[in-house]
Amino acid sequence: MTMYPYLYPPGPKGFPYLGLPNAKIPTKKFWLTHIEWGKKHGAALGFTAIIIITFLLSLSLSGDLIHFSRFSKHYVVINTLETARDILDKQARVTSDRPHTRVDEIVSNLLDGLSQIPYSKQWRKTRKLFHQNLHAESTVQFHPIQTEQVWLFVKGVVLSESTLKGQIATLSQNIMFLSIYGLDISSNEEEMPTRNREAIDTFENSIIPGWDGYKYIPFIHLLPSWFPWGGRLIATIHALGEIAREGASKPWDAVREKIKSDGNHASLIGKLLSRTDPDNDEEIDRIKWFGFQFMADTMSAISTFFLAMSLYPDVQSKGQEELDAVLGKEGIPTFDDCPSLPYIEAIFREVMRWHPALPMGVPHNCIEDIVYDGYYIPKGTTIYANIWAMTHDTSVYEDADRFIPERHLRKDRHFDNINSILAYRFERRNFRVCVGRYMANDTIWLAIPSTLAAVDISTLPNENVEDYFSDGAFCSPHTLDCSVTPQV
Ligand code: HEM
Repeated sequence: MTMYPYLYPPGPKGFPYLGLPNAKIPTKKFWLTHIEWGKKHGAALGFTAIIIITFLLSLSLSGDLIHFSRFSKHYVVINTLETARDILDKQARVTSDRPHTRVDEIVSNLLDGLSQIPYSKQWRKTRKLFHQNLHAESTVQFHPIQTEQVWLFVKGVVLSESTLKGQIATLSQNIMFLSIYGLDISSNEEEMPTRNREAIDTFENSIIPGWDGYKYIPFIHLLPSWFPWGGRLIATIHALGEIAREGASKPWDAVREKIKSDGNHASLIGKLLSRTDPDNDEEIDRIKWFGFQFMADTMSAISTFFLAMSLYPDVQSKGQEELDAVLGKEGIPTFDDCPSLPYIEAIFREVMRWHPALPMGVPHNCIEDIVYDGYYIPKGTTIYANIWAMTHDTSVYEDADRFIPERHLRKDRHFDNINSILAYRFERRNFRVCVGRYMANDTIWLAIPSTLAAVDISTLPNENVEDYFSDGAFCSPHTLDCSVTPQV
């Protein structure tokens, strides 16, 4: 019930009920548009209104929060870390749901993947399963696979005929497929990783703020595919459902087949299955969806590292000098070397800050009305944390658009723990923080010193840097035109 004299946070206004028209929804590098909207609308109220309203309601007009609506559905984007902590962490009990509609039920399988499950008992059980197997101590079990695969990648990167981007994709996917399913894929062009990527690509649009507004039109899920506009969108959702089903089923069937034939339960799924009652359908389904997650992000981060090294050759040299000094010319970096390589750690931290793989994260939904700083955020609003805005906040990061690892180095050589890496969405009480962060961290970190110890990456012009990157919800260099040569 809305009994407040409160206003929605500032933001672009649309038409009654329809809200912002489709054409006004930013779909390319939209995190930048939301920063612009913050500046524009944060100060857009008339001067007198500002004085009166600010005085009466103590509203913040700093552009921290942006609001807009589509088909009566409310969207809020948070542009600052402090506000994100206040709303998404301190009020996590009411802001940890995910958006879900009747349309999403068409792709019900996608809703079974942990990242999309509504905040519920089912989510808690699934999250527990993930946490038990992916927390810091548990992910050590994947070190031998990560070490071997990174080593194979570095050995092959100079000789392989595939593109650098393709090889990085194969590295990320192979680590996931081997660790989770015990399945070896020789190339990212194989059917299983291709299906998985297709599902992620199709899913990408649905996490653009406002893009999914059509889902809130009553009865739209009933439209036949031949119906103009809405029908086509619904048909796309049906197709996504199919792709998701295949993306999860193929490796699942293959791993069960493999276990049947060789009796080897060494993979994570194998271990989980051996501990589970085969008649417990709910638990088996949870395990099935375990593997179908987020390998795209690791690939983005490693690609970003290569691009950064080609744009900032001085950083590349400094990283190599540290490796030579600590490990010697022939040394092969291992996880144990991490504490002795602060500059490498600083490069890793800067990769994660400079171009976070998911610049606007994954949307949350609030399950109750919220009043924040005098603004009204109604129950059911979809809330986005603009991670990009936070990692490019110039009051914290000077020259935020430049790649400067030194900004993370302290005199005492101390680094804040992994929960300070905003790309995974901070954790104080954020129940939805990335559950795969320890595994992702290990893969990305090891790829950095292993590459720098073995090869030189050629330079690319350091101009119009954003043009190197894709525009969609997953931020990654779209091509990597640098060449890689063995060190002499
Ligand atoms: C560079 C690598 C990665 C980045 C930047 C990243 C980032 C994120 C972000 C921003 C979220 C949303 C957090 C929120 O809603 O507040 C998320 C959720 C999630 N991530 Fe990651 N991720 C990465 C790698 C991985 C990997 C390798 C896995 C799997 C092993 C994974 C599994 C998940 C899952 C399951 C969720 C959903 C958690 C939930 O809803 O409870 N992520 N990730």
